[in-house]
Amino acid sequence: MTSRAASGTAPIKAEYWISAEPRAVVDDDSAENATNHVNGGRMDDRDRDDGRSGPPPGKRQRMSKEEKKKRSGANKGRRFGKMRDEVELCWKVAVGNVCDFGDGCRFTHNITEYLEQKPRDLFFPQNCDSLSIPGISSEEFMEEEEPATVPATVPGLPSSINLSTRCPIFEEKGECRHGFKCRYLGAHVKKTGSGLEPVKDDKKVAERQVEASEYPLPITEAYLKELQVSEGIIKEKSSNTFTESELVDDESEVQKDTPDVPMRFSEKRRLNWKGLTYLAPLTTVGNLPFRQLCVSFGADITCGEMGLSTSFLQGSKEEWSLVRRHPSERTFGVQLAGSKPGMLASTAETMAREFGPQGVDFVDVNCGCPIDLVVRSGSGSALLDTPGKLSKILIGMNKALGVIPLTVKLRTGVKEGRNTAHKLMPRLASGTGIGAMTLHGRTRQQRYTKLADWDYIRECVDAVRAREAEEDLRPIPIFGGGDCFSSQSYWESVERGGVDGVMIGRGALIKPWIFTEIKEHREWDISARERLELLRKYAEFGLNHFGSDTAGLNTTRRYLCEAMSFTHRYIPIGLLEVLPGKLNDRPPAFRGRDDLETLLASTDSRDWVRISEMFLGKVPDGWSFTPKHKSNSYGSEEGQG
Ligand SMILES: Cc1cc2nc3c(=O)[nH]c(=O)nc-3n(C[C@H](O)[C@H](O)[C@H](O)COP(=O)(O)O)c2cc1C
Repeated sequence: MTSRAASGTAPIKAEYWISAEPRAVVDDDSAENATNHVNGGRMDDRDRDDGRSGPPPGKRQRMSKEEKKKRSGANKGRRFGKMRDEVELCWKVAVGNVCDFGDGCRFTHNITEYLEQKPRDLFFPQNCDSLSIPGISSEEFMEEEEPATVPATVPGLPSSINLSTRCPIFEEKGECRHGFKCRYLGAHVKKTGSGLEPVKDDKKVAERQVEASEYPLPITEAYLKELQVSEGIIKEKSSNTFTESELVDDESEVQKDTPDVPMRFSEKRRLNWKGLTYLAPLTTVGNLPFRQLCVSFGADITCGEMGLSTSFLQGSKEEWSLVRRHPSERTFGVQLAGSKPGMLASTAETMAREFGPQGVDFVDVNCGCPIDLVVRSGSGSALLDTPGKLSKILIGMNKALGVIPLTVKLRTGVKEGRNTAHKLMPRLASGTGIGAMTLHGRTRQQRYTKLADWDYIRECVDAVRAREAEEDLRPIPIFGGGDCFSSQSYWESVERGGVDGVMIGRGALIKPWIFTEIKEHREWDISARERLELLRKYAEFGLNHFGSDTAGLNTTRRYLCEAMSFTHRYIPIGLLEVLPGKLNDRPPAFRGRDDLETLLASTDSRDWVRISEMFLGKVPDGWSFTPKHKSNSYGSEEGQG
């Protein structure tokens, strides 16, 4: 089977139509290509100027006409400014410590002055029961009201403090890392004779911190030497760090996979993934709060967003923050992109030491990323065309990881009509010691508007199984991926692809409860209230992760809006003539069964911001959200209809 055009018109019952005109096709390719992390750090590749994945500064390549055209569905130049308090309180003082800079500190140490100008504490709802639903974008938005249960100002306390609020961070961790800067301060402060004192719940306090630092890398060093010997490039090396040129792999493809080094992968932990559900790695949107949400709906395996090995080795805080795991993530992996065996092995070794054997369940190598800048550097889907180099990378990383299993995520090939995975996958299964493989059933060139090729996935699985049988290898889990959007399509794909499971990407972004559907073998006609509760939970998880101070709150709001740029695409199955819904079916403009259902389906990004206000308070002046897809921007044709 070759890929077919995917989109039809969603069969919505006529009574729910507003107009017969189908909505515009949403450009998921541009969503995948936009790698920005919305908190100002990792911006869209086109916006960033740190050269993280592109050519070195000064050598930035111009975008071709074709590339420019490809990106036309995305909003270019999205920039996310940071939100700060008007008067900034010193971080040390905010959490009750002494600041070493004393009077020389550029932030205020005067807590009373800070609290007097601080906006009043926000109220985070425990559930959605008491929330009033804002009208959709055309109506006047109602003034924010605090629930009736919230008492007014307490005499003797600054008016910014609301003692009856709750702080999601304090509730989970027993202390709030933002101290006086928290926008839910009333939940963890008490009045004493002399003023105010932060409160801690000692029982709950637990520290988790990941710090990037330099390590000796003996395994990588030995492996690189072996590689050099095998290729006749013997270099003497005395220090335990590598120079750039030593880490750079010979760009020409060497057909011999590896030097003759003894491999002992038998002591690796084996991955027993049969019957487990797997949430795909998803740049930007697959952040920790989103994964936590999916786990709450039954996702078993989760993987962090793709990180670049070069950035990990440079100790980039942004990159290391990508590999944070929530305690509820039972089987958690991190995904790496890179093109040089030395770099990737070094990163793997650093991670193995940083996390320890139990800290991470697997490390995945990205061999599918289609982003031009990534591919041009030889990483992502470029590795599909350099199997010798890929094998070296995998063997080096596998050694460096010790007992931690290594997995690979691939596409079917690079060029449309030229699938190569049926040759590559058996080769990797036999010679590299990898613990699992995932195959997204599209080529790099293929757009999301065409369906994934599940028959070809089957061909690849059969080829791997045949090789395993021939060489008496223990079978490894193979997952397929592409277009899964319901329990029915999940189980059909498992059958058709002969896979151990299906990795879920956009299906989870649009309907995170898909994991429950899969496990319970049913299609869930989820109510609008239940969907609102899901967004409230996301906001709560977001505050916990990004922070409950002004900056963290706004980052949470951005990611929540980013999440709604997917969740609004869900068409309630109760409105459909034919079940189940399909991922790429375009609905005509429709109304829901109640106002909330209509609001949650709004394509207007202003409505997503309004929904965020239900949980995170009013948007501050100057705050704006620019969605990735032009079609969802304020004033767009689709946004209006
Ligand atoms: C917004 C977005 C971000 C993605 N980010 C990554 C990523 O960081 N790493 C990766 O291997 N694949 C990434 N992918 C690809 C998905 O993991 C998955 O393979 C693909 O979406 C196909 O599955 P689906 O049809 O279920 O969405 C991304 C896809 C999307 C839509």
